[in-house]
Amino acid sequence: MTRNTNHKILDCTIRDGGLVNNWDFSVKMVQDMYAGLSEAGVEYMEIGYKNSAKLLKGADAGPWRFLNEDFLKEVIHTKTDTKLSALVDIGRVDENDILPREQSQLDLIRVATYIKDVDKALELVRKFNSYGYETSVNIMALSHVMENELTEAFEEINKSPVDVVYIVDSYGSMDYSDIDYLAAKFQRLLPEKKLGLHMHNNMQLAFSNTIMGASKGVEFLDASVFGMGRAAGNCPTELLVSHLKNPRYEVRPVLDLIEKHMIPMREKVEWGYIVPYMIAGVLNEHPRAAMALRASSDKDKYVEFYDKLTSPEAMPTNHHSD
Ligand SMILES: C[C@H](O)CC(=O)C(=O)O
Repeated sequence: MTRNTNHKILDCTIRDGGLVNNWDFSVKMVQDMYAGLSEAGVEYMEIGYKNSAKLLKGADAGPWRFLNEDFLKEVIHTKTDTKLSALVDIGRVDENDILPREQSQLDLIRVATYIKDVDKALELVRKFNSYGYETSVNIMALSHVMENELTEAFEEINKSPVDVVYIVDSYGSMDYSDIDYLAAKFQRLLPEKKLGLHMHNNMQLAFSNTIMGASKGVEFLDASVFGMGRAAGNCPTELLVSHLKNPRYEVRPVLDLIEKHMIPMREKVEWGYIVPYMIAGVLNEHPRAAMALRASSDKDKYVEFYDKLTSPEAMPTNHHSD
């Protein structure tokens, strides 16, 4: 049981779940999500990506991938206590698309970055901060990052106005001891910054890792309803809301969202703990090969997949948050 009432849950179902269904969520579903998460007491809802369609040539996806302020105002007529966030990728966001915060429905802009691009992420952070937004840098694929790279990045982060720095387990390969170690390291070297955690469930550890971080004082906790997110998905919001024992949280509205929207969605698209994602997590690999396997007729050929991934062939590196 974790009784720290400073925790903030950030539900990223629409953003990370969009990586599963190409952001094909109806307006009604997103409105229900906002109402349900608000009723549940969830502090932030990530309503999509604020990347630019112009910079992602040929990308064909639902509107939650390229959030537009006019559209957002039509979807969310009245804001509640639940703040709205959007994620941007370096090189995919057009800074001219970002309005000053007082003209926007968004409260928080999160910048996804690999360690080598932290300086570019912080440039964006400075701009968004000057527009009045809360900001975060989400350092992806941390399980591949060297200690010295992290230490150098922290020097820059400390000089920046960023509010929250995220530990991101993009490959779902971390366990409680990694979280224990990283939370302590981030707290020691980033004393002025709030911390966040974004976990993937490849090894069925997303919830346990998240509550480990919570018990260490990590404030921002990412989760998604029914765990919907890329590949193995994320820490389930319903578990976190139930576990944190904050009187502000109420699980019933989240159960309602699951019943109404996530069960039918799970009939159409796949996410969650599945052996190929487990294999990718155990091997500390990006899940793209496992995702391709699940989309093929060989989807359950686990041994062949394992043999392929453990052969000396190199895997290409992805430089964006998908
Ligand atoms: C920045 C986000 O937290 C990106 C993400 O979902 C990832 O797993 O990486």
